[in-house]
Amino acid sequence: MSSSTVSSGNPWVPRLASPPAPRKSYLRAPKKLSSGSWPVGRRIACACSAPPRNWGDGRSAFESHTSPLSKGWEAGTEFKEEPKVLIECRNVHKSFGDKQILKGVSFKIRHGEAVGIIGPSGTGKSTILKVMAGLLSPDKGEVLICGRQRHGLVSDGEISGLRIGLVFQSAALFDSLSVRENVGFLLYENSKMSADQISQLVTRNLEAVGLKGVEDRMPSELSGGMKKRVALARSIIFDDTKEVIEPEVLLYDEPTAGLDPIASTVVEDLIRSVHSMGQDALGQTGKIASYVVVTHQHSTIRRAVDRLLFLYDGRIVWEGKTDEFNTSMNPTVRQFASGSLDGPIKY
Ligand SMILES: Nc1ncnc2c1ncn2[C@@H]1O[C@H](COP(=O)(O)OP(=O)(O)OP(=O)(O)O)[C@@H](O)[C@H]1O
Repeated sequence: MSSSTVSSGNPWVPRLASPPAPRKSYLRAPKKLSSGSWPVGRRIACACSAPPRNWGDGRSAFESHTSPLSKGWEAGTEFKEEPKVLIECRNVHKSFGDKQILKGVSFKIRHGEAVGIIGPSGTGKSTILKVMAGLLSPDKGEVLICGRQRHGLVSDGEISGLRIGLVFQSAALFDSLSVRENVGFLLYENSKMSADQISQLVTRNLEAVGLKGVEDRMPSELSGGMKKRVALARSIIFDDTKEVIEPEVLLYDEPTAGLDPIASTVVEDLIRSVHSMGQDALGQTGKIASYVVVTHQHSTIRRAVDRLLFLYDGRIVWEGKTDEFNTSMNPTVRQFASGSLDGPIKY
């Protein structure tokens, strides 16, 4: 992603080109970002009250395939109240130069959902995550945060009420900062919490992702799987001394890429455990309201998500429950699931 696409007015917003030098003496200035990316996208706000609407032609193709949640809403049996729509993309278009990547993408992420976005390489999965996070603005179409349209990038206007975190494909830790400093970075920079309070919170969040006693290690002393867990701990940390804590949606870009099968399972289970439907390693209910995972890994699809959006040729071409994926008769899905060279997907 081009660093120029991200502005830096809001302290919660990733500043990819030149991340902020830590101002406090206990933080050594990061020499460079290990991946060239700033870790976590942030803080969007809203009243979280707008009911979802039917949007005629803009309606997602997925709405005809129903997840357990949507079935409940439609039949009125499983849920009395429809879960709030936290993020909605309506007819989103995005081009890079003359390359049209997103050609009218529409979907909703509701409170409590665990959604996967899958599709062939280069089809725009990371791009749509960045659009949702407010790091890229759509050329056409709308992104609604809790029913309110976001204009431009997340930093351009403050909409309060929902935090959105983006966990990049690489862990994107600061090489020159310790694990404690990495995990607590945003709080050291942007909260009124004392260093001791932050340190305790860091320890708690590391324990929640199953990591104990690594606070003083440097990223270079961690395995790839541990780095991803540290990144996860960083993405779920927030100032819990505040009176009002907004719900958070986490967006994971290929969280298990490059991990061995067992390390993948650990990360997949962690993603579940920090969700509001799960329990973390400390036995506490997870704090993440909803999450979206971009992945190519079958195990991640099976273990970490309930509903899938299939992105191909700039559009959502299929939506369904995870267990419907392997039995779908949709030719694009069948080809993708089987890895066949024959079918509508051309390489
Ligand atoms: N900032 C950018 N400038 C120019 N082109 C870009 C930019 N970001 C993405 N692209 C292009 O947009 C296309 C979609 O990229 P994206 O990373 O969203 O795909 P993806 O589906 O996540 O791919 P993969 O599964 O391989 O990670 C690619 O052709 C990529 O080169």
